[in-house]
Amino acid sequence: MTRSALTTPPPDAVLPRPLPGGPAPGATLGSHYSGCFGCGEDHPTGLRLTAVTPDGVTVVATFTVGTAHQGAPGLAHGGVLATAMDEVIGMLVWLFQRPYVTARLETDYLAPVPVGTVLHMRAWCNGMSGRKAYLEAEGRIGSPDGPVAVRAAALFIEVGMEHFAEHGDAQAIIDEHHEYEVNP
Ligand SMILES: CCCCCCCCCCCCCC(=O)SCCNC(=O)CCNC(=O)[C@H](O)C(C)(C)COP(=O)(O)OP(=O)(O)OC[C@H]1O[C@@H](n2cnc3c(N)ncnc32)[C@H](O)[C@@H]1OP(=O)(O)O
Repeated sequence: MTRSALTTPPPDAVLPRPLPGGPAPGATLGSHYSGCFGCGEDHPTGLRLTAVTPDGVTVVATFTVGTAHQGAPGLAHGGVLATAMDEVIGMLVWLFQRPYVTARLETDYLAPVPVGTVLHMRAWCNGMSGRKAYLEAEGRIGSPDGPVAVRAAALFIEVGMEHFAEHGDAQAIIDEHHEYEVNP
């Protein structure tokens, strides 16, 4: 991955460990919001990604590229692929059990991704430092061992639920996840 200093963990970064009460190895990770373009089951045209953590520290998901996702004829749009990578990286938030948002997303496109491809994505954390999480993902064509078509590195920043209350609709998230409160 060609990544900038902004998505490279500093020397003091630490790797997260599975938290008590966190998703067990093999657990399916749900949608954080039913209306999310990336993972929401109620979104009419979204990607509807679902993910699994095989080991409690990484996340895997598949994305089948359809005709609605084209850029060039017959090929996936790079922005759609970046969205899928952002979403699978965002699924790591379930392992951290705290809300984070994407501050920076860097993407390498290594091979075209034809319509009909099943992209096998995997995301992991390279380190955490304060509110910053240094995250990475790869997308492979056809199988978990297939050729890498997309790589992404991201800086996610931890926010409080007030971030969503101030700028969006935190209540919509709380209504779906009763474990989170805006003013605990
Ligand atoms: C489990 C919970 C579920 C609940 C819901 C979960 C939802 C999950 C949704 C997932 C959906 C999928 C994902 C999505 O789609 S998330 C949606 C897309 N992302 C956003 O909308 C985020 C928009 N940005 C912001 O809101 C603010 O800028 C944030 C909150 C990120 C920081 O503003 P804040 O005022 O809070 O903090 P700060 O400005 O003091 O910065 C703090 C530190 O970070 C450094 N920095 C900041 N930006 C950058 C940057 N671009 N590159 C490099 N560094 C950056 C900064 O220099 C500073 O460093 P330092 O000086 O401390 O060293």
